[in-house]
Amino acid sequence: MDAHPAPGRDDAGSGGETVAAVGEFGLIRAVTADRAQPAGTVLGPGDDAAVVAAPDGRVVVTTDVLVQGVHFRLDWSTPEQVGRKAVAVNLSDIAAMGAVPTSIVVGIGCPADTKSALVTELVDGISAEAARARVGLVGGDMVRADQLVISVTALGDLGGREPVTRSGARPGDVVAVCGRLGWAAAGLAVLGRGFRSPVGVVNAHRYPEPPYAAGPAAAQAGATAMIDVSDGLLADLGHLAEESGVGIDVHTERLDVDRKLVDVGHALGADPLHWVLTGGEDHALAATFPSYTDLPAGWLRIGTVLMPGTGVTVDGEPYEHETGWEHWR
Ligand SMILES: Nc1ncnc2c1ncn2[C@@H]1O[C@H](COP(=O)(O)OP(=O)(O)O)[C@@H](O)[C@H]1O
Ligand SMILES: Cc1ncc(C[n+]2csc(CCOP(=O)(O)OP(=O)(O)O)c2C)c(N)n1
Ligand SMILES: [Mg+2]
Ligand SMILES: [Mg+2]
Ligand SMILES: [Mg+2]
Repeated sequence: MDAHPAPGRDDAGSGGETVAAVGEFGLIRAVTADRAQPAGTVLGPGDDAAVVAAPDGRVVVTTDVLVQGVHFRLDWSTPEQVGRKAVAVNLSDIAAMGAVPTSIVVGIGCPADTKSALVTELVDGISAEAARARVGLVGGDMVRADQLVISVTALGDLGGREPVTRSGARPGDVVAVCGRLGWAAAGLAVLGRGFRSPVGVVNAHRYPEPPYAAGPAAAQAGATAMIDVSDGLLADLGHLAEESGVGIDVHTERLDVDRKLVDVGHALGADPLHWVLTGGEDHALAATFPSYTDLPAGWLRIGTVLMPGTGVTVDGEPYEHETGWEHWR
């Protein structure tokens, strides 16, 4: 593991115009110019509010806030990567309801001496992830703040299906996941020790690549409950178990502990299985299905739904460590 120079910068002080020099409305013009809107956008950025189509008659809506120093560091991630992450974490919540994301609005707060290029790069990342998911960036807000803050609100479409909530798991269901687990936590551990590689896990911290399409696919296949893994598998299954009034047992022999995580764990003296069980921010989807279900492509069975009162266990035993991220702890 080499201590390569950071790709991100902490460059509030060097080169280029500041947001204060460009001005609030100049900056808004700069980030909204020439951005194509996908079908379904009736009125995009530039008025007091946007107007979007709601073909289903119901709209799924979610919001997540990212704060500099809490969710990202600008010496660890580029502004473009932070923008990408801010969108991905929200689209993941839409997917976890079984819905398809349709549009986002984006609030940005930053200090007066922030380079305007940092904000335009941030919005480039936001736009790139939105475009990848065919989601419209239909509006937002720009304000002064003591540190960089990005608040994204995402809208989604259920396509006529019922939402898949956290509360529908039933004893006897299987627990399955789709997507990576433990990678972002491994990347965070690497960065926290002052290293910049292996880039696979470090990039997993910088921006998740959630399996958006797996959410609607799980809904279609009859998922009884679903959640995205933002805080940690055990913590988030804990939310699902509590809302459903059930217990859950996770079978560790079914979890994919990638070779890369094993190598990084070995190098750092850390347990890779702990990252898989409790690391958040990869935004895998976790869902429960009736036991007779043929799981959709990419979903792997990792556990079983039990009777109420058993909590979330790992191979039948309580987990004796932290189960995931919790703010203010
Ligand atoms: N400030 C708030 N006001 C109202 N509801 C909130 C607030 N913060 C969180 N919630 C709700 O609590 C639930 C759990 O929040 P959170 O853990 O942030 O969800 P997620 O991990 O899926 O992003 C969500 O339904 C969210 O909308
Ligand atoms: C600089 C830095 N330190 C620590 C973390 C680890 N971290 C911050 S927030 C978080 C959990 C997810 O964030 P949250 O705001 O709880 O998202 P939500 O669950 O609401 O979707 C984790 C693992 C990080 N991403 N960056
Ligand atoms: Mg949230
Ligand atoms: Mg969530
Ligand atoms: Mg959380």
